Amino acid sequence: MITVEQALALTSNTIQKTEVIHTLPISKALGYVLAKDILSPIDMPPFRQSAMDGYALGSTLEKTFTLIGEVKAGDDTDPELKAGEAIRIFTGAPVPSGAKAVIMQEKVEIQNNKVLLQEPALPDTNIRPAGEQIKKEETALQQGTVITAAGIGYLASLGITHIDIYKKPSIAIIATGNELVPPGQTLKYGEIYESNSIMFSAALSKSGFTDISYFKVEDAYDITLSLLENTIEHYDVVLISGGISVGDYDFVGKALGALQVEEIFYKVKQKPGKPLYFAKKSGTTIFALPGNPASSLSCLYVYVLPALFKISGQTNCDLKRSTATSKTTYTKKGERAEFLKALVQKDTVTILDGQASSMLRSFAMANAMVYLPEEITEVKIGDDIQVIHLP
Ligand SMILES: Nc1nc2c(c(=O)[nH]1)N[C@H]1C(S)=C(S)[C@@H](COP(=O)(O)OP(=O)(O)OC[C@H]3O[C@@H](n4cnc5c(N)ncnc54)[C@H](O)[C@@H]3O)O[C@H]1N2
Ligand code: MOO
Repeated sequence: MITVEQALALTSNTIQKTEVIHTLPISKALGYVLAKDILSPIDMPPFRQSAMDGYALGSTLEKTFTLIGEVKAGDDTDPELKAGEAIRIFTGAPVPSGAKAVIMQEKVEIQNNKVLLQEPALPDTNIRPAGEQIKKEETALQQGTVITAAGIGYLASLGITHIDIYKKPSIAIIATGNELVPPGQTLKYGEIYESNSIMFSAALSKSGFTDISYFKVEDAYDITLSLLENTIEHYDVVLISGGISVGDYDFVGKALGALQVEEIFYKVKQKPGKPLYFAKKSGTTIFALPGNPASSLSCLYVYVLPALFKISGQTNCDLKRSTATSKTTYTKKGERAEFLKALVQKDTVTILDGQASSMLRSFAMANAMVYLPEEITEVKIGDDIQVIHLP
């Protein structure tokens, strides 16, 4: 069995970013990764711009100026302004070419037609030079940048409407198990509600992956085989929940073997999520996640999400990790590394009760997972421990 660190390294080394590039309107580009550098088509600001409501001054030596006119935002005039003259101006308005400074209106007194300063203005005060933020043809954003709300606003401010981004993967989620019925139906003896696929979907869509198709398969070899063959052919990523352990009705591993996928690893020395399986076939990435709900979700966060980020062109793919001081004690029962459902508050962390891999109750209250490597067997109150923040 390999360690968590080996499994993470194997995942990261195996996964390549997609080569498929799409052009999207910026309004649809949130969370995508830029596939090419973007050059600014304009100077920004495009003209000398006033940063304040006040007065543009024709010179900076005097304290008294004669008011000769007005320029407001959007005006396309460039009135002549001589030494000793001032023009009323507003934030965002083009500063007349002859202006040497803009003085805030709070700093002047107006008497009749005169603008009176307490002291002379410093040159260039409150004038944003053309191209101060970025000049035409300079790199506005680099390939590899994740598009944020600010990024969209910035691109719009440069007049850019469409960008080239890396395609996000299409994902097939397959829930396996005879016992699974959709929530809303009445349970018969032996049945449980199918909860992994809706949970995967929520976790994936929160991180921006929404091209998802859902499949449900009974514990039967032939239909598992044909569904896997079909989804591996048609999707970039196949996520299978359950059926990957060693029971007589766990057919996922056998079917994947028959399909001659390239197995990268099976079984990780971790709790929960020991029977995690990772493989590739042609361009498709395959994860078989242990069916126990908390095992599944833990593996989804730790292995699948970073893999999806990498496929989508991101370079910083890891979930945020930090150290926090434990408010609780915990004793490991076995030797595996553990991922524990936890609540981080400021720089402290509480390990929650109910860590069994069959339980989601603690996960539903968690905002983080504590990571205890193999060598840490016990946590005491006040210990600094590693936490992985849930996205
Ligand atoms: N003899 C051994 N038995 C087991 C081992 C082992 O090493 N030797 N490992 C255990 C561990 S650890 C895990 S984790 C599970 C993983 O088993 P599978 O991946 O084959 O998952 P299933 O058996 O199909 O399901 C496990 C459990 O989870 C429930 N489940 C499954 N799918 C869903 C779903 N979509 N929604 C809600 N709940 C689901 C299922 O009913 C089972 O209770 O194997 C152990 N056994
Ligand atoms: O390793 Mo399993 O995921 O604990 O229940």
